[in-house]
Order: sequence, then C-alpha cells, then structure tokens
Amino acid sequence: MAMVCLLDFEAYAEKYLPKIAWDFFAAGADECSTRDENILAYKRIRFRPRMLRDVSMLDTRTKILGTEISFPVGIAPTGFHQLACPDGEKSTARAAKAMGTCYIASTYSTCSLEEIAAAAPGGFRWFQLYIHRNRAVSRQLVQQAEALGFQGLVLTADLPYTGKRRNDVRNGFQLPPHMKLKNLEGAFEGNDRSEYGLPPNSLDPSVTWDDIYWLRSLTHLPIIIKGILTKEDAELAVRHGVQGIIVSNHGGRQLDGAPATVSEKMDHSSGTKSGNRGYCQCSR
Ligand SMILES: Cc1cc2nc3c(=O)[nH]c(=O)nc-3n(C[C@H](O)[C@H](O)[C@H](O)COP(=O)(O)O)c2cc1C
Ligand SMILES: CCCCCCC(=O)C(=O)O
Repeated sequence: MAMVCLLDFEAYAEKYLPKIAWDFFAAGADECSTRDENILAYKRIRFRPRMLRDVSMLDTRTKILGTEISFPVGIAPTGFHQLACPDGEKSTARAAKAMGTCYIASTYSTCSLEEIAAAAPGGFRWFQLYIHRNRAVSRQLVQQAEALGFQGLVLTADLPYTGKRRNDVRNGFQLPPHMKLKNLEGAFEGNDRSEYGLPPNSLDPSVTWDDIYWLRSLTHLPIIIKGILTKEDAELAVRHGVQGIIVSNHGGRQLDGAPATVSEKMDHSSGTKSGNRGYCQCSR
C-alpha cells in the first residue's frame, strides 16, 4: 500500500517493529499528557488563507543560521535509529541531504559521527550534545563534531534525568547486544549499560547556564539550546550569547505537564529583539 502521510509510516512502524522498539519511539513521560497535547495543539491551529495571489511559482526555501534549506523543516535529534533500520543514522543523514535540509545527529546515535558524516558528504548537519558527568567525553565529542564538519552544536537542556517512560520501564528497555552507542564506545568503565545503553546516572544533572561559557571555550560552532519553553529562558539564552534556541518539550518524553511546543501559552517571539531566532519543532 502507498505510504501517503506520516501517519501511514507510524502505523507501519507500529505493525512491524518489535514492541520494545515501537514503545521506545512512541514514548511519552508519565501519563503522556504533554505528548498527546503536542498533537492536539497542532490540530487546533487554523490558517487564514488569502486568495488570488499568483501561486504558480512556489518557493519554500529558507535559511537557518545563514544556511539555506529547501523547506522549513529540519530533522530533530533522535537516538537509536538502528532499532528501526540496520543502516541507522547513515540513512537519516542521506535522506536529509537528499531533501536539502538540516539533520541534527544525536549523541546517542547507533552510528558514529564519522560514519554519519561519510554517509552524506557535504550535507548540512548539526551535532546534538548531552553533557555527561565525565566532561572529557563531552569535550571530545564536541571537538570531533567540529573537525568532521558539523556546522552547529545543539545542547539539549531538558534531560538532566530521563523522563519516566512507563512502557520502557515495563519492557525493561535495553539496547540489543549487537547495537552500540558508537559515539560513546570506550567512554565508560564497567559493564553496566542498563540505562538506555549507558551506565546509570552518566548524564550530568548539575549543568547550568555557566556551562555555556565552557562550551564556548571548546568550539567555534554556533551554539543552539534545545528544550526552551519559557520567555525567561529564551532571554537567558540570548544573554549567554547563544546563536539560537529550539522551542521544544522533547516530544513530551521528559516533563509531563509541560506546555505543548506550539502552545498558545508559549511566547514564540522570545529572543528576537537581539536578532536571535527561535526554531519551533514538529512533535513526535
Ligand atoms: C525516539 C526519540 C528519540 C529521541 N532522542 C533524542 C535525543 O537523542 N536527543 C534529543 O535532544 N532529543 C531527542 N528526542 C526528542 C526530539 O529531538 C524532539 O524534541 C521531539 O521528538 C519532538 O518534540 P518537540 O516538538 O517538543 O521538540 C527524541 C525523540 C524521540 C521520539
Ligand atoms: C540516558 C538518556 C537516554 C535518552 C535517550 C535519547 C532521548 O533523548 C530520548 O528522548 O529518548
């Protein structure tokens, strides 16, 4: 059957993926109220179409941080692509390049940054960072991403601890033994990989705005903060000299009860006074 829209891909994935993988991809935190509200908030949006405007020539191109993309949608960072496809993030990188848009590769990719870069030479890519307690690991990843030609550094700010995704807990989610978080191989001691393929508590929950200065000292890349949900934090981002923010509630996988990404309660103009732009992501 022809795949016509994203919902068709979603239904296909639910039918054919192992339950443990599907549940991971579909997860929301706790009661999933924010995850579900993300979709409902989009459905409530109504356009105000104007007529007789000569639409014979359409141009959907736009720019993010000065780089042109063919349409105003990029690919958000998501971990563990090999759970869905053996080629993993290499396929995602190729698809993004073919579509002329930006791919943000996750720290928790199942392909290495080198493999991702080699799969789609010249593609427009940013690297998404989670900061680990072992700062040397994070420093090395940032510097490797820059050396490989990634063009932006996205710091995910909304995961000091992992949200409680109930089905992952029920399923006892583990990465299959043949799958590795390639960017973090050799980064940790011991054999316990019980938290999403990582040792428990490997992320650093003590990260603050001051760490933006630390990141700045490591790289010349533009820094974008992902997971901003309030005007106050957007303003702090501007004050700390970052080049962009991504308005996001992490697909409702983190703080259940947070507003929908396109909620009318959000002030999407935050930060624009000093020329910074907020990027709004599509949920799921
Ligand atoms: C399966 C899955 C894995 C994800 N992995 C990451 C990740 O590794 N890093 C990250 O910053 N966000 C991750 N996210 C969150 C997405 O980047 C994105 O924020 C979310 O899917 C869309 O919600 P939003 O519109 O609130 O941003 C993941 C989301 C999903 C569904
Ligand atoms: C130890 C943290 C695992 C997080 C996995 C990737 C991610 O961000 C997600 O939302 O899932």
